[in-house]
Amino acid sequence: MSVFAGVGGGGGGGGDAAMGVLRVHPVAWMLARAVRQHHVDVGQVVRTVGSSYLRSSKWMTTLFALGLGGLVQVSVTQIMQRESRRKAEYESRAAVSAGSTTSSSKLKKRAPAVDGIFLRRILYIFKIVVPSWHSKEFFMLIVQFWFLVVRSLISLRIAKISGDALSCIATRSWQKFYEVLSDFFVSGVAAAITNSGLKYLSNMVATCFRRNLTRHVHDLYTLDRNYYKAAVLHAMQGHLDNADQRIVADLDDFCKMFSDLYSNTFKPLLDVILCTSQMARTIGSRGPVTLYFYFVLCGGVLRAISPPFSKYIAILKALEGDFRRGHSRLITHAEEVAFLNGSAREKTLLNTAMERVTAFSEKIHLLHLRQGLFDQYGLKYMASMIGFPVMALPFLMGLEDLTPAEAVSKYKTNDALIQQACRAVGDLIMVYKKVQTLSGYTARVSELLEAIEPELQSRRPTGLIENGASSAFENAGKGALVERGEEDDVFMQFEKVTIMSPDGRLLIRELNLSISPGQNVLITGPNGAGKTSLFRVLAGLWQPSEGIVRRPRFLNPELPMQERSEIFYVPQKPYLVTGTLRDQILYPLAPTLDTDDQVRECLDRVGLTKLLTQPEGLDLAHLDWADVLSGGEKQRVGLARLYYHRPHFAILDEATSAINADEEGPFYEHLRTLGITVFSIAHRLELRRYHDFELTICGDGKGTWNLTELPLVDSRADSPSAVEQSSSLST
Ligand SMILES: Nc1ncnc2c1ncn2[C@@H]1O[C@H](COP(=O)(O)OP(=O)(O)OP(=O)(O)O)[C@@H](O)[C@H]1O
Repeated sequence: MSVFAGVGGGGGGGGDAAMGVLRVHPVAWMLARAVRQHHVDVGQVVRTVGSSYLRSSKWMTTLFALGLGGLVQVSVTQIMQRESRRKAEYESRAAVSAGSTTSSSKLKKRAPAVDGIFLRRILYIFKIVVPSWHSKEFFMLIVQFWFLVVRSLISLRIAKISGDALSCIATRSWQKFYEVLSDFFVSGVAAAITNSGLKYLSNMVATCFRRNLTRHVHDLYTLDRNYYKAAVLHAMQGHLDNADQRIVADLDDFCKMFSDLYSNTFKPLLDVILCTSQMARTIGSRGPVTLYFYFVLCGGVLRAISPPFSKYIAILKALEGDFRRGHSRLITHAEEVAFLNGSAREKTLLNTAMERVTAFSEKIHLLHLRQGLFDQYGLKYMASMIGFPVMALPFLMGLEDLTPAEAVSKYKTNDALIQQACRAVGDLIMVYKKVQTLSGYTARVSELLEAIEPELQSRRPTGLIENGASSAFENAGKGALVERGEEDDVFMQFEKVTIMSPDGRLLIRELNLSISPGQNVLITGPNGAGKTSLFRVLAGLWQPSEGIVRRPRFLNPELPMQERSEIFYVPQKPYLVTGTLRDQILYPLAPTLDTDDQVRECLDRVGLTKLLTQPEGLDLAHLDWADVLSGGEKQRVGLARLYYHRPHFAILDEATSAINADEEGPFYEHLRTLGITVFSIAHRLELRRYHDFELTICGDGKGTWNLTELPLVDSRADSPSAVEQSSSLST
């Protein structure tokens, strides 16, 4: 049926795989439009024609016709709804063109499939979720396997009891009747225990897998600030979108599917083997083999016509990630949105993201419907039709030595066995569908691992990136970042350092700068010139394109306090962690009560003693401190944190921009008293008086910069004295 058309995705229309859902086959579209224009109720037409045509037929056939009419009605309604969705999609495209949502819509990614890459990825993940053969997880898998065997044996037993029941009726034996009754009772208890045990084990395996996998991801995600690289750089380059969705939801889905697949593969496999061997004893093996040959043939055909569900699952998960991110953004920026009265716009954006998810889900449901028709007919009803002669012929043509009661009993037992075997083979063939779904989840999880695990980055499937500039950035890092040794004279040094933005723009070219303790440097320049980018390079978040950066040791919370901090970063909007007031000052160190006096002193120094007036004191806690502190107060918390950590070197990125100008002086003076050398970005030129050098980044697209020595404190309010170095001089 043409309503299923347009499933390709990826090609045309901006390479938007997710858009594929909104493309409808032209013939279907014309039909739908004609139907709508003439107000024809297609469902009614089919129902009327069907019921009058089938008036004399049996009630089941009539019901079938009515159901078909309903289905056609649903499909046509869906085509209608697509027009309005398409409009909404166009609207949202404008909104997301800034790159805020679906990276899947911007980038052409290799579609996940059940292939070699899938196998390699699943093996890799298996080693993470089952760390060793003596692990708890391995033990659980073994116990689960044992339960599966028991369940198959119970099924065989129940098939035999069904035959015995028929035999006891045929022979009118009361003794057999009681035996069958007690057999049913015992088998029922065993089946109930086994089934519940299996369910429990399956859930436990999924949960343990999730714990192992999530821990592994957390280890890597937080290692070497990978969360930044993954979220900012890889997301931009299309390697990774919505890391939160992948870690919180996709990992869980993957583990559930993985565990489910394990039990759903072994159980039918065992059933087939056991049922076939039992049947062979009575009716020989030719019949079952013929039936299985049919299943293999049917499975091949079904596989060939099956839509690429793995790809669709991956797209659906990406869309769900975008939807979730829309809500997270609204929570994070609730106040700004409320001030701007942006509710209507936000609603449109959220509804659009939701529409994408639901429209795509509908498409998948329709594809499942189509596939289900073939699966059901081929694997269930057609198989039963073939199964009947397979079962009946041996009884019709031979087995004369059996009494009628024995023949009936054996027929019944074998009938139950063959039905179970057919169901099992059908389930095995349907496993392919689940494997396809698992492949979609595996792709989501593996992309996350490949983005954060260096060992896997080389294994990332090629052909993922369309954005040449981004990949150029990734490969452009020919420069080096070196940690200063104890014996080095130079405190911090940039040697012919060139910095490019991730989208390939030249920000700073061949910067030469050496800074010694006590020499404060002010960085100025227009917006977007690359001032913060210089710090990103210094912190190791970005790699320099060329040159060498020598820097002091960055904060390492693992080290003892006196060795820990040589360099500390204070941004314009300090990050506030969930927890107590004490936690804000100690961050990123773990909370301790030992230094409370020091913490109070730091708060006092930045004028935040008012926060201590609450009875809880330093234990005062808020879920989100960002919601309860003003902009200036947040900056004061950042400065108090700096005073507490007392590094040798501080990077202040407009760290005092929201604080009164007359209070900035004492802050800077206190930093000098503490022996903290400052490297600051500021737009307020009055701050020159607290610095020894001014580095101006021109932001002219050629990477030009100037370094100026500033006059002594008394005269520093005036303009700079002389240009000492510049990029033009240095080249
Ligand atoms: N993650 C990123 N991906 C792509 N481009 C980025 C990224 N981060 C920064 N840029 C770009 O790099 C350029 C320099 O940014 P940077 O933050 O260093 O500017 P800045 O000089 O600190 O500006 P401002 O004074 O406005 O804070 C900008 O044009 C910005 O758009």
